Amino acid sequence: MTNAIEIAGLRKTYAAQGRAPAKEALKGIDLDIPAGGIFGLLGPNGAGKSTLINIMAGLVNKSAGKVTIWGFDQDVNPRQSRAAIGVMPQELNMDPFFTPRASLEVQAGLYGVPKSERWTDELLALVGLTDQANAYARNLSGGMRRRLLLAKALVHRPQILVLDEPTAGVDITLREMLWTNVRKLNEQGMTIILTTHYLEEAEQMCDEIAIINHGELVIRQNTRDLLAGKDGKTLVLDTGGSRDLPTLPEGAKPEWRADGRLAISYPPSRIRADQLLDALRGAGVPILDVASEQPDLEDVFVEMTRG
Ligand SMILES: Nc1ncnc2c1ncn2[C@@H]1O[C@H](COP(=O)(O)OP(=O)(O)OP(=O)(O)O)[C@@H](O)[C@H]1O
Repeated sequence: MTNAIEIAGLRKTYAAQGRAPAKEALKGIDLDIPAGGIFGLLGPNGAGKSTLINIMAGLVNKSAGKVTIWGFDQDVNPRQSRAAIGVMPQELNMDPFFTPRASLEVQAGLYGVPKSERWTDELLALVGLTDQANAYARNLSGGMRRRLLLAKALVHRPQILVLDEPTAGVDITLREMLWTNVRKLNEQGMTIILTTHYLEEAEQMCDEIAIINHGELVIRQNTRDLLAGKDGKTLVLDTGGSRDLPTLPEGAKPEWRADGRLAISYPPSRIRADQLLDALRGAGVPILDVASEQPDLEDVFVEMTRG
């Protein structure tokens, strides 16, 4: 299996409702997601990420296009394609009278997992809910509910795990625990697809990233190449209060930051850092401290989703 998911010409238009006009949420998406990696799906609010995920998971009907999950065409083999994917949703609503153990058993039943193949205890241990296995869901903290949602997504041992904003509003401990679990599952061979608003997190976690905006795919690239493709770096200098600048090599853009430091952005393909430092030193500008800043995913994201 080379691609976990293949999407071609995918369109979704939500029908008009009352006074709300019809909404074209996906405008022809072509996207292949390779098996075995951690793939990040990013985009501003309303870009269409949840729609895309929900179509993959078989929860929302597409308007046009072809979606293949783990080699199964959704329209031809809906059951198999649904069985290959597990989704940890954003919303936390769950039945307050179910215990985590019961929730997992019910979910396994829904997926037709035979009793002998269930791994309820292992799942509870995996997400750290062994001690709460028999507590009512209404007594679980927000963090525990989220962990239960992750376990629920895994009852049928899907090949693909989709996480929709898994760390939105969760504390640092839970976030680290979630990522440890996700990495472990990925190392065991599970393909991971996630959406997140935390770009730093996406940068650290994802091998590949796709950005969608207004229902269209704007870029999809290996994370490293995505960042390396940005020809911009910044030197940040403490000039000890001196504000007289010499002429800098063409292409360099100096700017004074609020903290009084001088930030010079420049294209490293054309200008070397030592040329900038030589120009400053040659003009007698004191350099008390110097730091270098690389472009990050946030820069790429802002550029790709502008307008
Ligand atoms: N059930 C629905 N009926 C009508 N319009 C919808 C429905 N669901 C989503 N939309 C609209 O489709 C567009 C894409 O929404 P979607 O939830 O997929 O975006 P998103 O990228 O997941 O955003 P967010 O990050 O806010 O979750 C939005 O304009 C949204 O208002």
